[in-house]
Amino acid sequence: MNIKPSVHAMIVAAGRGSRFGASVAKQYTKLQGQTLLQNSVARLASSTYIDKCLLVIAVDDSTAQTLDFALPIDYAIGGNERWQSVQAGVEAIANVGAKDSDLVLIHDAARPAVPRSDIDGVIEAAMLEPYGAILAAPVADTLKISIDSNAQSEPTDRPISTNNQHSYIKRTIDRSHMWQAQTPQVFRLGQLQQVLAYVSEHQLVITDEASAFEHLNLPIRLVDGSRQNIKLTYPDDAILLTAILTAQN
Ligand SMILES: Nc1ccn([C@@H]2O[C@H](COP(=O)(O)OP(=O)(O)OP(=O)(O)O)[C@@H](O)[C@H]2O)c(=O)n1
Ligand SMILES: C[C@](O)(CO)[C@H](O)COP(=O)(O)O
Repeated sequence: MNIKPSVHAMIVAAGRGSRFGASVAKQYTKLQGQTLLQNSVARLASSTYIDKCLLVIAVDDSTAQTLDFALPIDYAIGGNERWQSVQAGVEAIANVGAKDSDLVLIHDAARPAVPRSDIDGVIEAAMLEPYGAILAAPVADTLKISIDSNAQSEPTDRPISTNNQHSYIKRTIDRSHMWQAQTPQVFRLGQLQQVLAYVSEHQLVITDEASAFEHLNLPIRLVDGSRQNIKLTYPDDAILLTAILTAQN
């Protein structure tokens, strides 16, 4: 009989939100009457696979524990880089007796509009995979790569600008196999611990956990994700997210 593996959910919320530029960390920006973090926990709570959540918060975070959440919450302290926050969460989950074969779901606090169907879909996909699965959206726009401002191959006929801060197109990239990675990302605990240890040992720079598996050529499944599942990164994103959350209610 196939026994479904346990799913341990974590939300990474230890960032500073520097690109968003608010006076408070962006995970505490209010949308639809509650913070981004509360919204994201509520989304995970909508999945029948998830019945509690580990929040990975900054060492100086004095806000999270004053808030009410839609799930029972445990806490871990994050690191300077996102992957280090994930690693802290993974170790906290491992330390409470989770099995290597259990699934770990990692979600950004900054993605409060992920549909429940996507959460369930990526979990169910990961259950069928040896290593894991992530939500991602196929790229819909034409992609350009820019000329590095220090590159020798800068065009000689580039308009002389008053400053050299402009970017110029180097070429268009074939987008037919390009995806924008999202979260949740779902992996098996033991393997995730191993690949994050590899990242640490080799001082690799990664921006999502799937990248760690890629460094070891381990296959991670792409699960088509909603374009509504945007990440609050820049100020403009707050307008988009408010519209999306309103439309979803
Ligand atoms: N050291 C870090 C960095 C990021 N995150 C979390 O990872 C998610 C996605 O990261 P990002 O959007 O980059 O958030 P910030 O790092 O806060 O933003 P910025 O890079 O603009 O400072 C966020 O929920 C953020 O809180 C984290 O837990 N620990
Ligand atoms: C994990 C992620 O949301 C997938 O797109 C993204 O990599 C987070 O990157 P950030 O620079 O930490 O926002």
